Amino acid sequence: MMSIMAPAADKKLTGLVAATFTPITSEGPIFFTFSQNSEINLSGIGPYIDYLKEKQGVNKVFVNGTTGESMSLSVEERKLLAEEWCRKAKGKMDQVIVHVGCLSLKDTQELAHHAAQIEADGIAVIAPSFFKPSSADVLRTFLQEVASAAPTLPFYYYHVPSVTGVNVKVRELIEGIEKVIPSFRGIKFTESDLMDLGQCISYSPPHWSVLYGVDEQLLGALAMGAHGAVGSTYNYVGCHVNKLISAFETGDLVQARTIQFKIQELLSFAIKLGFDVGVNKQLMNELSGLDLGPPRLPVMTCPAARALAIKQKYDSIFPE
Ligand SMILES: CC(=O)N[C@@H]([C@@H](O)[C@H](O)[C@H](O)CO)[C@@H](O)CC(=O)C(=O)O
Repeated sequence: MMSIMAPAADKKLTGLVAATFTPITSEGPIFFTFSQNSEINLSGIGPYIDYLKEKQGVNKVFVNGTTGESMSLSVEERKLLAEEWCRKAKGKMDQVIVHVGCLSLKDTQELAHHAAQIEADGIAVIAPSFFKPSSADVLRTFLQEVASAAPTLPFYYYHVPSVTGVNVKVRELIEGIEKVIPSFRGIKFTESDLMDLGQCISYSPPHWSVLYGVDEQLLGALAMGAHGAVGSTYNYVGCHVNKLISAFETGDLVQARTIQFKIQELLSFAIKLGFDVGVNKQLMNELSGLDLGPPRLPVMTCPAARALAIKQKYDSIFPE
């Protein structure tokens, strides 16, 4: 374990952030489309960081999120993973944000406290989704309780209603939030509601970050003023999306749209074939050459032919 409770660097989170997959062992019998033996594989993290940096130009990671199958991992596994990401990222990645949301407030607080101990650069929290908060006020109080377990860490609300079923408007949630969560630093906004996104951005003080999480329409969010993006596809299209962001920043909208349209073409092809975390993970294995293993049940392993078909589409859209 690393040194305890050093104050975290409070650096504004901007640009491209990869929502990482969790390396899982692929040994053991694999029957049909699911693995019987599913253990986290910490040795996969070092090479993964080198790949993101060198091949994708991505220097920020969001670990143990949706893509990382956090809700299918035990609290102990999540601690081991967060610790290894922070350890291996030192000197290589600019920021490691650890998602700590769980169904239980106690588990969430434990992971938040742990993230502070291992010197993560920030924490993010989704809304609990079995017993759901009944209003923005209740959700704010839940987040406040979590933040109090790691008061020195930059805190981000992770809005992903397609997964949690919690449809609270984020603009309503963040009203006066810094008074109760002084460490509040922004939102990871994974929803297509550009009106709510825009209202969040116009309300945000300069030291907050609003990061967009629907990769297929990032350009719309950048036009609305998003400060960056967190997404699964930045694991393998990060190098192209970095160019999209640069083109947007220099006012070259034609180039920015060209790249966004290519990503839309890839994702609409993948979505037609069935695109979930299992397919996404296998596509990442194919495109990166890393062995991140299969997903964990209940997510099913992707049939090899499906990932290969998406990879071929990728190769035709983004020829070397
Ligand atoms: C619902 C969902 O998983 N959305 C993805 C997107 O990157 C998504 O895979 C992409 O836009 C393709 O639809 C991310 O926002 C998730 C994410 O950042 C995370 O893994 O925590």
